[in-house]
Amino acid sequence: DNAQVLMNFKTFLSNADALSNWGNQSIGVCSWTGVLCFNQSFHGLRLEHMGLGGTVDVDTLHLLSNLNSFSVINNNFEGPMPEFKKLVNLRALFLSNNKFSGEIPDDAFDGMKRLKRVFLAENEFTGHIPTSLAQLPKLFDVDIHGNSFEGNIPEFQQSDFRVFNLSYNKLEGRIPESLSSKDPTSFAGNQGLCGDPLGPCIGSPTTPSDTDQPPNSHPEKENKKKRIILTVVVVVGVIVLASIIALLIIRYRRKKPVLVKDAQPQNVTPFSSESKSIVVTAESKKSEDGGLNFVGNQREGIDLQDLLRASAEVLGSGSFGSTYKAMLLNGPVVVVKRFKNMNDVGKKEFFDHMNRLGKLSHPNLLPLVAFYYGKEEKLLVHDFAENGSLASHLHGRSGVELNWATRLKIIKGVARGLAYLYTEFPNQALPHGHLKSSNVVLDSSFEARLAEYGLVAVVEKSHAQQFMVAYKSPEASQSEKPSEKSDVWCLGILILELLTGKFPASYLRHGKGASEDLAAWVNSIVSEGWNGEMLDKEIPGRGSGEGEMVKLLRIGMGCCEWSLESRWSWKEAVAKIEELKESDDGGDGGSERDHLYSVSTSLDDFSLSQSIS
Ligand SMILES: Nc1ncnc2c1ncn2[C@@H]1O[C@H](COP(=O)(O)OP(=O)(O)OP(=O)(O)O)[C@@H](O)[C@H]1O
Repeated sequence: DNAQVLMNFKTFLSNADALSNWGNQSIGVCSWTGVLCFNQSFHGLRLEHMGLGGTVDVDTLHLLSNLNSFSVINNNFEGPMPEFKKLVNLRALFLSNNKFSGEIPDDAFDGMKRLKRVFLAENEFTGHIPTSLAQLPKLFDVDIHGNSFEGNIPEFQQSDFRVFNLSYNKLEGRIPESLSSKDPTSFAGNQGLCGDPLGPCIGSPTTPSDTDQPPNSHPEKENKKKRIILTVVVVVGVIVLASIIALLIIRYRRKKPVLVKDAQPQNVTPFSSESKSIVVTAESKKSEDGGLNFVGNQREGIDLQDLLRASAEVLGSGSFGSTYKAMLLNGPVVVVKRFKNMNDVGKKEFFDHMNRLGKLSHPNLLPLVAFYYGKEEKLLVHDFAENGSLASHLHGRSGVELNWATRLKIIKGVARGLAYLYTEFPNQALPHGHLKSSNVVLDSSFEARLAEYGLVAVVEKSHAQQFMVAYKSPEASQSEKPSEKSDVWCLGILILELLTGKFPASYLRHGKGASEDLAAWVNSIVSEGWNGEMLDKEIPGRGSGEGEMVKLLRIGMGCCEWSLESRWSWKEAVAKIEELKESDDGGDGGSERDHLYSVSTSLDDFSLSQSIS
């Protein structure tokens, strides 16, 4: 059993004082330090910042049932990287900030088909980036910065990453074409690299041949010097920036509540919901801007001062600003979201709109609890959803793999929430406007709740165009006005994401090209074939419901029809989603899939013609 295996694993560790409660049967394995469980079943180890050393004994780890995530960030492990490839079910591996060293064998990640997140940063690894790492089919986050990896960057099988950081190594040669649109900072501090997104290769002293030959390497000292200069520039920059921010805060303090947050970059640490604490402070209720306004059902027990004094965590930063989870001493946990780009509307208009949103009430909508109106900044207060966002579950950040029944329940919830919005806002062009997997949050029973709905009317137009997802639909990117059907497009993307486990990376990229990316993403899914092959193989319970999953896939495609005429209406999409069942009913002679195809041939679908053939 896992308890015994973990105890054995511990015997290979040195300096394991932090794990003193391991072995205590009365509290159960799930309460042991660093053990990750979901619904009382084990799924990972998170042994971070514990001063651990000794051996990570993979042969013992191999005996753990259900080890999805393994982290030993910031400890004192040294020597070669353990042979993790024995752990074929691993989805996330975090080894950053240790002293692991030496070359990683080229086949070190072979067969790890489920591995999505690899963090090897700030160790002492040398040699080439292993080809098997680049070939991981599900790789989604890769951070190997701050090592001494050398040679050319291999071709990565994936090109859509959430985290991609190869900086501060000794890599050289031309950056592969597939990585040319990455942020240049992903490659910083590698003297020998060239090509997009860094400078051109031609004529440079480090012109790469397409061989593995190192170019004329710069002397080590020179590199060090440059790094020091860069660090000094960055540090001075940060100090100047911090001073400006401090001045601004002092200036604004008398006017409105101030959220003082730790300047930690987001999305670089695993398990980001446990970001550093922040303190929410406020000058007083007497703010000129009028303090918090409660809408809908007044929450008894929530007092402005309590809320503003509550300690809070950063949940993340989105396209509008940061989002915090605030824990009141004697009250519920709430989420506070800052919006900076809502300055086109007047105060009255804003109040009216918020009061309208506050009146909405549906089990699949995240209710608006309160709002704050400041001239430059607005705050919206919502209930906290215990199970985080759908995005975090679909893309491996939670370590929990949602089964088909739960995915179905979630998409039905999304459909019902949308239907409610359309019914309540019949005159609005975009009743939701920003539907995406990080804006679908899940409550304690995994019921979906839509977040960030109905905001198009109060968001600055240019900001909406650049950042809100509905504006990335094909019609909106061709300068037509987005409409209800743009929301349907987003519903389609969400369905495809839910079923394939693929991440529409262009949500993260903004501005020109983002919508084209999203459309290309849909195409790439279609081109994989219309035979259920593109369904996420890891969905537990997939077998009994595969026919139904293909039906949902078909609905997703209907919602992602290119032209507005052939794209489904929200009513059609919602009705079809409501018809879905948990398991296939066996059909009436022909297979479920045959039946599906015959239903769908009536639709003029660019994708379908390929897919049926
Ligand atoms: N009420 C909530 N309960 C739990 N988690 C939440 C809640 N609201 C937001 N989150 C989570 O907090 C994180 C940050 O949210 P935020 O809205 O700032 O970013 P985003 O959704 O990624 O981007 P955008 O601003 O474009 O919507 C996301 O992972 C989101 O799912």
